[in-house]
Amino acid sequence: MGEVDPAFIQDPEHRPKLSIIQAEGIPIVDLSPITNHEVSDPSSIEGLVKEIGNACKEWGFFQVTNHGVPLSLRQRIEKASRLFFAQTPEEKKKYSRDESSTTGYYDAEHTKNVRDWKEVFDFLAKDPTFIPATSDEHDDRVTRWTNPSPEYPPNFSDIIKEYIEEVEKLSFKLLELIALSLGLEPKRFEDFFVKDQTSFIRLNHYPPCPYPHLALGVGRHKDGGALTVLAQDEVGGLEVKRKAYQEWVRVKPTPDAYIVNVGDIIQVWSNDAYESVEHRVMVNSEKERFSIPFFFNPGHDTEVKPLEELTNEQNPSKYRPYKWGKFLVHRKESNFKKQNTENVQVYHYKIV
Ligand SMILES: O=C(O)CCC(=O)C(=O)O
Ligand SMILES: [Fe+2]
Repeated sequence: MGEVDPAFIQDPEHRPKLSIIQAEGIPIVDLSPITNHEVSDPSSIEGLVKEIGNACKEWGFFQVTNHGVPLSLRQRIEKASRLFFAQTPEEKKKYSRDESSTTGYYDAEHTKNVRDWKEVFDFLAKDPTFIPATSDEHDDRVTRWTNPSPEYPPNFSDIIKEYIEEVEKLSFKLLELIALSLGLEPKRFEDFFVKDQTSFIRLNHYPPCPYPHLALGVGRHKDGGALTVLAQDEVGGLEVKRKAYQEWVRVKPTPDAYIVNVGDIIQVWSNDAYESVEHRVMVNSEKERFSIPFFFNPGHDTEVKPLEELTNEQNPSKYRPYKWGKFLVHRKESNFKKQNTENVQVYHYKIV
């Protein structure tokens, strides 16, 4: 990725500023009240639920500590990720993602039709994962996505699976807290995920970039799924569009914390009470960076629409229902190549 390729160059209005505003303000939520036990009595965690609700409303982003994911496991997956990406391009490309199998290695992802300065390795939480064969609404065929199994580094797949198990547990807990913060039953969202969830983990590697003022590691975007639970290393580079001022602020790395953000699906379920917030990743001319997002996504046939409990005559539904699987397949198609149009966004389903 050393060549100055115009595919990476952002339009001037989307180029990063090299002077950084640190987001000291991103809430840090201590999850110790719920770590290692079930939430049986919601009144005992009222304070925590309020904190989560405020963070979702004001930022759409927060960090969590005392989250229950063992640090040793995180260190193992981070090490495995470094070893995997340190291989030659030929080795990595043996496990390449393509249009029929969207898991595995890929180094040419586009966001908003500009190429990202990164390479990724995607791995499904459930193998196989069922998914619509095409994004065509009238096509009912379903296909299966499966995971690759690289031989190097040793035990790569097992480490990833073990990590997913833990981060998935955390994601279910976060969903309960978010449900409670919206005045819903804690398990209100669970059924969407227990059958056929389409969650996946992504290992991101952002190599040093000789023109960090022109390119981005990931261009501005909103996460399309329900919730993202992200581990970033100590280098930093993630920037969040601060809702109140519409300016980009850097999320300062906090050791052993996870960054959580509300995705488009929670925005729709909550009928805009919580919004999915735009974010992007800056690259660095000296340091490489690694991050590991877990995209927590419901089953492909989930019909996404504002929840009945959160809509009424005064607050009518703001979205037409859409099928999550079709949305996901549409997004994946646009990741592969530069297109002339914008890819699918939830506002396309907005009732105006
Ligand atoms: O690397 C990061 O910090 C964030 C990556 C991200 O936003 C994404 O992959 O959707
Ligand atoms: Fe993202």
